[in-house]
Amino acid sequence: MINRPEHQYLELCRRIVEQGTWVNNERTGINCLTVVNADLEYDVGNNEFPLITTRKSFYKAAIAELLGYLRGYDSAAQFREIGCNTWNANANENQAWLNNPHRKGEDDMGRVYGVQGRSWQKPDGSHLDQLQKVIDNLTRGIDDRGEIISFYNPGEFELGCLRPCMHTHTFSLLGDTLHLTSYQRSCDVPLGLNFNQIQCFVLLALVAQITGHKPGMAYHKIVNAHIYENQLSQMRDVQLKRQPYAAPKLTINPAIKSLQDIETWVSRDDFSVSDYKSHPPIKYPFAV
Ligand SMILES: Nc1nc(=O)c2c([nH]1)NC[C@@H]1CN(c3ccc(C(=O)N[C@@H](CCC(=O)O)C(=O)O)cc3)CN21
Ligand SMILES: O=c1ccn([C@H]2C[C@H](O)[C@@H](COP(=O)(O)O)O2)c(=O)[nH]1
Repeated sequence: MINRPEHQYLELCRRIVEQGTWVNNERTGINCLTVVNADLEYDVGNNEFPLITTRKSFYKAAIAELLGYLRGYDSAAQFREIGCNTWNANANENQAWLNNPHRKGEDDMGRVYGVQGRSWQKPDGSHLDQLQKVIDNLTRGIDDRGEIISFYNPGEFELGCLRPCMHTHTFSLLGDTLHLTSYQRSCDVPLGLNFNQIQCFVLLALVAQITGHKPGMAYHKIVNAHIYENQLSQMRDVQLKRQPYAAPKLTINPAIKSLQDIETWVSRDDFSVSDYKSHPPIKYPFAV
């Protein structure tokens, strides 16, 4: 059986291994094998869930991370509480952030992702909730051709521990079908992309569900896609040698009906995956 979404993932991995250019990365001090411009698409309407099977994916952590963004979290402790450990290192181990006078203490991430999405600061000091505006419009059947949530706020980069990687999500309503285009400036293909694919898919499925539309396609546009030098041999000699299994299916609790539900009671356990058969885990090094 063809596993379409994973095929795209493995093609990108192969493209980097075979055609990538070595680029020195100053922030992490680790060289990256790099390509630019990758377009992935996920058929959310047909529930073609892009979960990789060539290594075990910890997809619940990826979904929890998305929930944290939608709630506007700004602390690694909040992410940990909902079952996601991915922000511990960037909040507490990156020397540039530890030295930054804006860091408010242990676990603080600053004005990143969801903070911008839910509480973008306006010149008059008030705040704008980008997500609420998009949800309100889509619920009323309106697509004003600017249903955009952007986490990318260059004027506040120094107030956060990391610039957003998947930085902009644009929703498009065509008839009763909702589509999503997500833009990513920088992608750690072995580690981050496994999470980011799940997040694009779930974001569209969830927003379609709470705004009362059918989900359509999620288009995932990546600029800089890289494999860190210390990840390369595991990708090339282990993961790329494995044959994918059939794609699993995602089920979302149908009781989730509003943004308020997402903000208050929804957890990673409201998402379940059936028929997930995978190869064993691969522990890729993480560059802080
Ligand atoms: N270098 C780097 N790569 C990233 O992908 C990344 C960052 N930094 N910083 C911000 C977020 C954090 N993300 C992360 C962080 C850790 C994992 C990770 O360790 N994943 C493991 C185990 C996950 C688990 O056990 O929950 C994996 O095998 O996927 C994945 C994504 C994605 N982002
Ligand atoms: O959702 C995410 C968040 C981060 N990443 C990766 C991409 C890069 O490897 C690092 C961020 O480093 P920059 O120097 O800020 O580009 O994290 C990801 O793939 N997905």
